[in-house]
Amino acid sequence: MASTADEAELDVDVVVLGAGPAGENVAQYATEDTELTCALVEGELVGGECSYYACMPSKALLRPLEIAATAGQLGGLRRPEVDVAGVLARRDYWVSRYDDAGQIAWAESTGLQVVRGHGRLAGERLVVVGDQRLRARHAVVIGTGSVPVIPPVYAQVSPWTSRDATGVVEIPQRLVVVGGGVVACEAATWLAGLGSAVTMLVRGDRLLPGQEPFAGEAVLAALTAAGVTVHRQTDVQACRRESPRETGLGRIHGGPLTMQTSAGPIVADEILVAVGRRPRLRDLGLESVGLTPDDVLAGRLPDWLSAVGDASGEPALTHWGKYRARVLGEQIAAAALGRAASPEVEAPVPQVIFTDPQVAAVGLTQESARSSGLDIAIARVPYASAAGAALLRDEVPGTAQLVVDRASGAVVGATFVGPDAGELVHAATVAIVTGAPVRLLRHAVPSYPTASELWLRLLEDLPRDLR
Ligand SMILES: Cc1cc2nc3c(=O)[nH]c(=O)nc-3n(C[C@H](O)[C@H](O)[C@H](O)COP(=O)(O)OP(=O)(O)OC[C@H]3O[C@@H](n4cnc5c(N)ncnc54)[C@H](O)[C@@H]3O)c2cc1C
Ligand SMILES: NC(=O)c1ccc[n+]([C@@H]2O[C@H](COP(=O)([O-])OP(=O)(O)OC[C@H]3O[C@@H](n4cnc5c(N)ncnc54)[C@H](O)[C@@H]3O)[C@@H](O)[C@H]2O)c1
Repeated sequence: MASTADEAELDVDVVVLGAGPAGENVAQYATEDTELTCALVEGELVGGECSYYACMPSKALLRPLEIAATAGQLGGLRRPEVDVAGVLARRDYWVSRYDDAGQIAWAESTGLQVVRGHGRLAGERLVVVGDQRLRARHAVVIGTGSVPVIPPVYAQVSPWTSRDATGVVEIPQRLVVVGGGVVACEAATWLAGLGSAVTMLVRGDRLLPGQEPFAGEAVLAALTAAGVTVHRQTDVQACRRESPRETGLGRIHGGPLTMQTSAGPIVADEILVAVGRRPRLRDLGLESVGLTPDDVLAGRLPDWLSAVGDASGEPALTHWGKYRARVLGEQIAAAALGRAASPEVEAPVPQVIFTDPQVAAVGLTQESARSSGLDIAIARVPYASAAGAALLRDEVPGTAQLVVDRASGAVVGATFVGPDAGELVHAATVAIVTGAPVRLLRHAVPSYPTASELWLRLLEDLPRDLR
């Protein structure tokens, strides 16, 4: 029977620092179906950033707005009115009103010992949490997540971070969003949908720079059509605010802001800084075992210590952190019990960006495939070229693309931009992991009329010698 552990000295097999999705999964996979014990240390809420401040609230906010936009583009329906209070209430439901009782119950049901408080290494296999000392017989795992980067120009204005954007309570009339990445594009989508006049200040010349250029172009066109002003190649030289103050999550943090930018002066009621995140590795006691944050990111760790999830510097995505945590958990259990661990597989990283249109991608982009030396063929078709995809809305923007390695004839990358694109990408992930040549994929018949028929159009678009 598990407990919320409060003994001054606790000996367990595994100690996991951070109970986000990665920490939870490593703890579960290191112990399930064994007698091994694990202490899961959490300084805030069990469930981590993802459950309360990131994935869950952002997708809870975006979904009603996406449905409203879809309804507005289907003959026979009128665009529904957005009930802002109702949308925020839906978000509150999905974050369990910032109460982790449900996650604690899950941890207890799987036999984990939850320790509340900030954990620090204090020596080999030793973690301290306040006055408590936790000794790990086998392994310590760092699953402490990441924190937003705030450049110095915004340090004194108490800007919103993604936590405020997902936890929004007061809708800013005029909102500036700094950044052109995933958080910036998703947050601009939901805050414009909730009524803010949004201005995006983007340093580079395109949105979503890690994706295929056509993805950023489609999202730029959609945000602009939704009334968002996007200034590209724009730097902020100065940012001032009247009486900045901490007013609480999702509330406006002081008086109006004035910004000097390369696109001219801008005045706003709130500013969201979304320019990336860094692994949370400070204040972890790494120095007590002769290590630095760089050692963690380079994987220069003793055999009893590992990092997983955002803290490891790997792609900062919940599903990726959970996958790596399942692999690591099994390895920890195998080492502790003297069993052989399953061999590792080189898996591709999928991602869905919940803008409207959605962007869903896995594996290599054209550019990354070429720079890794592959000889590739590209198939690219309009998203509306399959009847099932065209039926989703009256106007269906977007593009579908496969990147195929000519040598093996297998898919190495895929990008889908369009309504419900997130539901198409897993087929591409399966194709990449199995390495099935596109010649064989011809026999995977998609149902008519579904958006999956885009696979037919894509295969037909490949050179004949490949299909
Ligand atoms: C706005 C936003 C939206 C996102 N949407 C998506 C999405 O749709 N899909 C997706 O795949 N990814 C999404 N992400 C990324 C996703 O949130 C992260 O990749 C994921 O949360 C990482 O999980 P983790 O377990 O590594 O870390 P976290 O979820 O950050 O959890 C780490 C936990 O460790 C705790 N902790 C830290 N230090 C200590 C310590 N010293 N002692 C004890 N506890 C500690 C923290 O309190 C936290 O609870 C989003 C991110 C943001 C910012
Ligand atoms: N749906 C999802 O999968 C999802 C949603 C949200 C966040 N996330 C993950 O969370 C992580 C963080 O997201 P993010 O959007 O903060 O980071 P990001 O790295 O995706 O984007 C940051 C952007 O800010 C720009 N930038 C960097 N420094 C800047 C500066 N000083 N001034 C102006 N612009 C600057 C970068 O060029 C980049 O375009 C990402 O890894 C992302 O994948 C995933």
